[in-house]
This record gives sequence, structure tokens and C-alpha cells, in this order.
Amino acid sequence: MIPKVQDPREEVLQAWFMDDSDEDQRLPHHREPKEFVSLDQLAELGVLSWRLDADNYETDEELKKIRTERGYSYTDFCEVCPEKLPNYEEKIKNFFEEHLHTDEEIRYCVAGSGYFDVRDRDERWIRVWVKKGGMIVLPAGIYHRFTLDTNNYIKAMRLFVGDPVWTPFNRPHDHLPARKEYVKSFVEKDGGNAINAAA
Ligand SMILES: CSCCC(=O)/C(O)=C/O
Ligand SMILES: [Fe+2]
Repeated sequence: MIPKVQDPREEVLQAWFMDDSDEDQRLPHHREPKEFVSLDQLAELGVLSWRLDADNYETDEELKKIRTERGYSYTDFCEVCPEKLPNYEEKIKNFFEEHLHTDEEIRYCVAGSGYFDVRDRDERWIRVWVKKGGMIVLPAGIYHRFTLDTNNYIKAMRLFVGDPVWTPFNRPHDHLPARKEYVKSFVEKDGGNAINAAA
């Protein structure tokens, strides 16, 4: 048997299908048995990911290249913890409401960790655990949410093309062009076996 070569990104990014329990959102919520999702499977949903050198993000050539190629002209930092984030409780609640954006959501974890949950084509939640060095792009129009994990801290670089727009559109917002485009991308890929919300 040929041993599976581990994807180096998996040291800082892991994904799995979630269970249905209402327990604390900061717990991992693995299914029993665990059902992992590869980063290549995530890419099929349009979720892109990289492992980068978070200790040297100011000079990192790989980050520079991604920014140039994808046009990410804007950056700032978002620290999520009660001491650093104004209106912490309200923001934490809002981050965990299922929503979409009309642009990509790009986050690069430079410290701490957190969970980005994304809906797959069959409406299952996939939990993406992003740790220091992990960078992800959620495509415009994908339903998702964010929560801290039990370490209760993340510092993320936020990137954007041009002037940033962070507006969340809570589900349902299926009529938005960004959503329709996202759903259409699956129709184009597999000739019709797309998300139910395509109508
Ligand atoms: C770690 S960045 C905070 C989460 C966020 O900005 C967002 O839009 C979640 O969907
Ligand atoms: Fe979001």
C-alpha cells in the first residue's frame, strides 16, 4: 500500500463534518466516528487555503505573491477576545449567525485559532479549524459562520480587494447576485447536481 503523503497545510488547517449537537459552539463537534474533509475537497467548494510563516508575515514573499496575484490591496488585523474586541459578546453572537458576504472573506491567522464553519453542497456543516499560520479564502456567496475554539483567542489578518466591506447577510439571502453566482459555479462544474438553493 502507498502511504498517504500528508498535506503540509494540515498542520495548521483541518476540516471535518460536524455533529448535530447543541453543545458549546467552541467544542470541536466531531461526528462519531470522526469524518475528516481534505483541503482539496474544501477547494471544490471554492474554499482556498495556505500554510504561511506567521512569525514573519511582514516580509513573507509567499504572502506577497498571493496578495499580488489575487489583488489583496487592503490588510488590517482583528483580535477576538473580550479585552481587545469592542462589543465582544454581540460580535461573537453575530459571527456565529449563518451568513454570506458579497465578496471573498480572507483571513490569515497569525496567532491563536478559531473555527470557520462552511456549508457544503448538501447543506452539511464542515468545520475548518484555522491555527497560527493558516490562511483561508471563503468565496463570495458561501454560507458560513465563525466561532472561537476553547482557547478563546485569535488574531487574524483580514485582507480585501480595494476598500473593505464586511457586511454580513444572514441566511436566507439566496436572491443576492453573489449567492446566485456561487450556486451557478456548481451547476457549471457538474451539470446540474448543485445546491438545492439554486432555484
Ligand atoms: C477571525 S475574524 C472574525 C470573523 C469574521 O470576521 C467573519 O466575517 C466571520 O464570518
Ligand atoms: Fe463572514
